[in-house]
Amino acid sequence: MAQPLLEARGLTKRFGHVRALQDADFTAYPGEVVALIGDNGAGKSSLVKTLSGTIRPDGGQILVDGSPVDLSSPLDARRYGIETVYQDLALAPDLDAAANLHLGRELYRGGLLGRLGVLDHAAMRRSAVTAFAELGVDLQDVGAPVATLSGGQRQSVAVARAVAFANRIIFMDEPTAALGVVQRGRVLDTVRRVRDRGICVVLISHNMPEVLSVADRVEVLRLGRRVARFTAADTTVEELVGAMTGALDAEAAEAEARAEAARSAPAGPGPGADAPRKDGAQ
Ligand SMILES: Nc1ncnc2c1ncn2[C@@H]1O[C@H](COP(=O)(O)OP(=O)(O)OP(=O)(O)O)[C@@H](O)[C@H]1O
Repeated sequence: MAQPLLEARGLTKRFGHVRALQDADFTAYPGEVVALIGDNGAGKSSLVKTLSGTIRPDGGQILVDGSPVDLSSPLDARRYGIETVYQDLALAPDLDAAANLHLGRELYRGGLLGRLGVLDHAAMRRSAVTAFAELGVDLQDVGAPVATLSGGQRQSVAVARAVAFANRIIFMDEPTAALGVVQRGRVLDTVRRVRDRGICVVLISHNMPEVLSVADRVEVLRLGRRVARFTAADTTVEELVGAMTGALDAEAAEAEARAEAARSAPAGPGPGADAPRKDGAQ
């Protein structure tokens, strides 16, 4: 496989007595959708915040393109092409979609004598129209306040904002939470289009069918640690849930215990008599 774009190795993070991350690993490759799943409190948000420069880990390493990096702020993460779309979206409801797209990164017309120019609304609208068109986001009026848009459209604006500035990797924390079926489908289409542009999308989701429909790979966190990795095409909802809850481990441990009991059982009639013997004798 290609060189990982972003890697977490042995990350730890404590909040008081709570160990949110315990030796957590994570790997993301270019041009893939990788789902990060886990039960409530498994450490998904803590991992994402660590990898997007919002919180600092207590220990472990973060690598970009194989080299260790220090992400001490979201700005640092942005310098590496890492963007995050949070659950609460952080959009300004009274501003229009174009202004939201450029929030914090406004375009100005040149001022005189080196002074800061004035906001270039026309340029921001043009760039917004292009950005939305590229993602297939259907907005009739980029000049309407985002408060008047539907949930799915707002979500798409937030995604487009991240995509406009992320050139390498986007974390999306529950991007379809609280959306209707149609809107959900649109956001997932956007995720696929972003992936097809060569950008890695890290999708945090509790919705397993959705994970399997859009992700290429799945990484599973439990109790602050990565416990399993799957290729989406080769797994099932049951398997994912089993890894999240630990049931798979329990099953594997039980099978191992049964095999061990069979191996150590004395030969001859009895409960262990049917088990295949190591030496092949029947
Ligand atoms: N700022 C914080 N202060 C104290 N404890 C925290 C903080 N952030 C996270 N935790 C704790 O760390 C653990 C992991 O939380 P985290 O939010 O990372 O999990 P999660 O997998 O994102 O959960 P969910 O799916 O419920 O959002 C939890 O026990 C949580 O209570």
